[in-house]
Amino acid sequence: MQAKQHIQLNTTQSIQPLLAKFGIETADIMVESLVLDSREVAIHSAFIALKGHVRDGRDFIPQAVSLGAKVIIAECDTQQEHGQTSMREQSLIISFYDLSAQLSALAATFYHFPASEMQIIGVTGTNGKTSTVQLTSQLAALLNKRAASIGTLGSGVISCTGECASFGETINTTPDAITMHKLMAQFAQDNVKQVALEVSSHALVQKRVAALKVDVAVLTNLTRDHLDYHGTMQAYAQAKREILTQPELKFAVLNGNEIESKQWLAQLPNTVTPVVYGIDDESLLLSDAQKVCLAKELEYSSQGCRFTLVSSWGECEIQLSLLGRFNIFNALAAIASQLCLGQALTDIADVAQQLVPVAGRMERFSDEKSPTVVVDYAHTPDALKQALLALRQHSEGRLFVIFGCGGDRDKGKRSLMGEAAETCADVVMITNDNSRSEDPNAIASDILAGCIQPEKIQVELDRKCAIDKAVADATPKDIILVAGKGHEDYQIIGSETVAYNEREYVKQMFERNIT
Ligand SMILES: CC(=O)N[C@H]1[C@@H](OP(=O)(O)OP(=O)(O)OC[C@H]2O[C@@H](n3ccc(=O)[nH]c3=O)[C@H](O)[C@@H]2O)O[C@H](CO)[C@@H](O)[C@@H]1O[C@H](C)C(=O)N[C@@H](C)C(=O)N[C@H](CCC(=O)O)C(=O)O
Repeated sequence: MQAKQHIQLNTTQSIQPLLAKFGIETADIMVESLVLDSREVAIHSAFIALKGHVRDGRDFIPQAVSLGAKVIIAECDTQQEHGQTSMREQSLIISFYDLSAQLSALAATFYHFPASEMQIIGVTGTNGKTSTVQLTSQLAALLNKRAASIGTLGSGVISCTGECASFGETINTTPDAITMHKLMAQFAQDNVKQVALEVSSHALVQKRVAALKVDVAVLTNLTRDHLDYHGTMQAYAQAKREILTQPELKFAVLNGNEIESKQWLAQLPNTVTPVVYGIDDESLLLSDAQKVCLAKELEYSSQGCRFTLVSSWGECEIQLSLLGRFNIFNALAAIASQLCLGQALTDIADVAQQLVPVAGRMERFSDEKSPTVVVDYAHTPDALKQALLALRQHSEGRLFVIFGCGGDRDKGKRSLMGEAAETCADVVMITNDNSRSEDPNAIASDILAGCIQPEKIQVELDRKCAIDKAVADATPKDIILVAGKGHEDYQIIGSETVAYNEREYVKQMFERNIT
């Protein structure tokens, strides 16, 4: 991520016309901002007091008053109270019914509907949201469209190489309704033409994006998650489907290999065009009525993959430098979204090979005369197994894995990771991964306990030495997965946090051409 950009917005305005749109008559008072947290109140802000999940924002009205808020817009419990006003010291308190649900519309109005001139793609699903959003924005940038993204990695303008010129970190994957429209206003002022954003199920339930104009809704997949919040899988699935009610939605880009897409098709408003994407060798939910974006004749190599894209916009060859079947799905969703928004298929085919993954997630480093090295964040037994299974498809030679397990953390996973590595890779090297207060040799022994033939497993506790050794032993046809660190730039040994950037180390190794 690059340095943060500061775009000042001139938002000073009277609350009179703003609240008139919601049926409330008030005095003509100028405010500069809408503020959700009483601790951030300044004299020219309007404090928005909402009933929350944990606390009641109305309990903080006295604090907002003491900080000099000119206006306080407070959620009320009955329709009858809507629009009632009272004064507390210098603060005008205005009751607003159903404020939580209406906040997105209030913020959109306050910021003058900044999303209206931009193309907006909302990506939801259990896994793959971050990568799909990144690939979508990167693809737009490669097609010379100024693009931005909002999600787990923060928010900002995305370059052709996936770098993000940050507009700031966000607390949530999907920001609150006010932050969302403020970001949109900053993007619009910065001449951004397209925004891809992650839309979480929490955000949909809490109506954080209720009034946001979304042109394309993407579903990646649906598996069990967040049941603490939603209660049941049905409620979780239905929360995701709420994105279909976004105002002005035009396209729903659906994973054809995902059974949940069927429910989306059943609930699709007739103004929304379904587009099914997927890999053609699995069952797809296709009918003549839908637009499609399908990968056929898929071939994997250590450099990525190639396939014939058969789509309702035409047919062409696509080369991707991305690894893993899941990344093909993510890229297909990004391509389908761009096709929906009018990009030419031939232009997409010309630039698709330049797409790069999110930093430290199946990130590939290679040259012609060296083995391919892949840096990935996988640090659980299942993630390690999935990463190795994905890479096996790309490997023309042997598959190496270098990994470790954290100290002072779940000891149960150590033997399971040993088992996964031994089962799925040809050459296994155990190394150090945040040993903390534990002896790294003892952690390695715990990992080895899960292996059937521990004598065949190498232990090299210095991560850089382990990578050097694997690169020296491997041939250009081999793939080396270095798992656990991903984008992190430190290693915790004892009580010390030592600088260690695995991506940089591997990148420089290739730049030095020492292999
Ligand atoms: C449970 C939940 O989702 N909470 C979200 C909700 O907060 P809330 O309304 O419950 O806040 P609260 O603490 O009860 O406070 C109520 C009100 O009092 C205000 N307040 C509070 C304290 C104070 O001193 N002064 C004050 O004014 C608060 O600003 C708030 O407006 O609304 C806030 C604004 O939109 C969110 O930031 C907050 O997300 C919390 C931090 C959170 O952890 N959410 C998670 C569960 C979440 O949403 N995760 C998804 C990602 C899921 C995924 O895909 O992995 C996400 O989109 O991030």
